[in-house]
Amino acid sequence: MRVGCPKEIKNNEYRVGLTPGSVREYIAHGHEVIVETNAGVAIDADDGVYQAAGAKIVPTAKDVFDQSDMIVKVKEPQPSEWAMLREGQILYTYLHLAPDPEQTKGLVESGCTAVAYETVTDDRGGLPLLAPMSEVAGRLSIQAGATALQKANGGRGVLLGGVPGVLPGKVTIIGGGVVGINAAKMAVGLGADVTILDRSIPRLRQLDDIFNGRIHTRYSTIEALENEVFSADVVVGAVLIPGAAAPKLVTREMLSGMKKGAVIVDVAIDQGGCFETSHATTHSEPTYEVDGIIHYCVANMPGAVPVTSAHALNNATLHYGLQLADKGLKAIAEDRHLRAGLNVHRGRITNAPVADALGYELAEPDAVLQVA
Ligand SMILES: NC(=O)C1=CN([C@@H]2O[C@H](COP(=O)(O)OP(=O)(O)OC[C@H]3O[C@@H](n4cnc5c(N)ncnc54)[C@H](O)[C@@H]3O)[C@@H](O)[C@H]2O)C=CC1
Ligand SMILES: CC(=O)C(=O)O
Ligand SMILES: [Mg+2]
Repeated sequence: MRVGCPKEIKNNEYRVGLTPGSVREYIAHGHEVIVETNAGVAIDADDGVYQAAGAKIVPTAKDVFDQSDMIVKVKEPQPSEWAMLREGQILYTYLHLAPDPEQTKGLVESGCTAVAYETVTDDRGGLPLLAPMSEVAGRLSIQAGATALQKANGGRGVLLGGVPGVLPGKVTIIGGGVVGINAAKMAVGLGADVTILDRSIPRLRQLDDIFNGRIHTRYSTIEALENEVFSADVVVGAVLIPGAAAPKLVTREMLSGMKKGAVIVDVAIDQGGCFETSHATTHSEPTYEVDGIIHYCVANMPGAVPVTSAHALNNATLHYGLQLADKGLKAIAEDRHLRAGLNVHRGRITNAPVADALGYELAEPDAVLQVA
């Protein structure tokens, strides 16, 4: 198969869909790899490094899209990219379609087959292609929150770790999954007072065991959420209902109960965000203020640390990427975890939460794939 990797074009997105190491693996499987010039410069991999790995370098994204049977990216296609996709072409990347009707329409109209990293599953009930970026974003969320909390940045002026004789700042994390636990590790490391809320009691038990008394856990009811949000200096939004738009757990009205200059870091913004007042921001303008509360809502947080995150992402995406390149649609038909990743196929929506959120009729993957 001809496998293509364009340069990412989302605001301050420096990751790349294929590292040179991944290129070598595709070449070893007998595939051709086409990479846009300078796609990997931000991870210290110039065109020469890609050529040495076996890739062909082309000057434009259009060349990549025109010449490839499968496109491997990082972020959801932008309008100029979905216009270049075509029927029969496989797109393998993050999509986050539920809160994004325009992109969804673009993909449906393109006729392409789109596999979303964030809905591929594993045997343990996890999301293996989302997890590494959730690890990165969770860890970054505390850096981002601590920075926004500084007075000169509009925040309350609290040092999360405190100092001897002065209490630490308080971090509330809503959702104790991969983002939540990684945020907690960083916040605990800084010396903050940390509380995690979740709806899963087994998950709360696990967190309690892991942190061994160093954090507080709380079952997420409206009352518990209000208490913990109102008393926080930094609130991290880290909930997920796979594929679906994030539930709006913190309303605008609730902001009035928060401390002025407190910070919200809505990591779940890529699924629409779990604060009513959130809207997606970019690394060039990451924060804005509503009712005295600083909002940080960057939808591609790991893009800021591409040297770490491009490799972590490729470690997770390579296995299924090779399956797709080796077997095409048959790979999706054969593997239920990859099938869970199928969101769009030849103009039909094949993921139930996306179909529900955007009012499309659901087409079951098994029914539409019809692989001989
Ligand atoms: N902004 C960015 O750059 C990035 C955003 N993300 C996003 O972060 C979000 C979280 O991802 P993960 O941690 O990997 O998901 P996860 O599935 O590991 O964890 C989500 C947690 O939320 C909990 N939850 C669900 N509903 C809840 C409720 N009503 N109250 C409290 N907890 C609730 C679940 O029980 C689960 O423990 C996702 O939307 C993901 O796409 C991930 C990476 C980068
Ligand atoms: C998960 C995601 O949206 C990201 O890594 O940018
Ligand atoms: Mg997005």
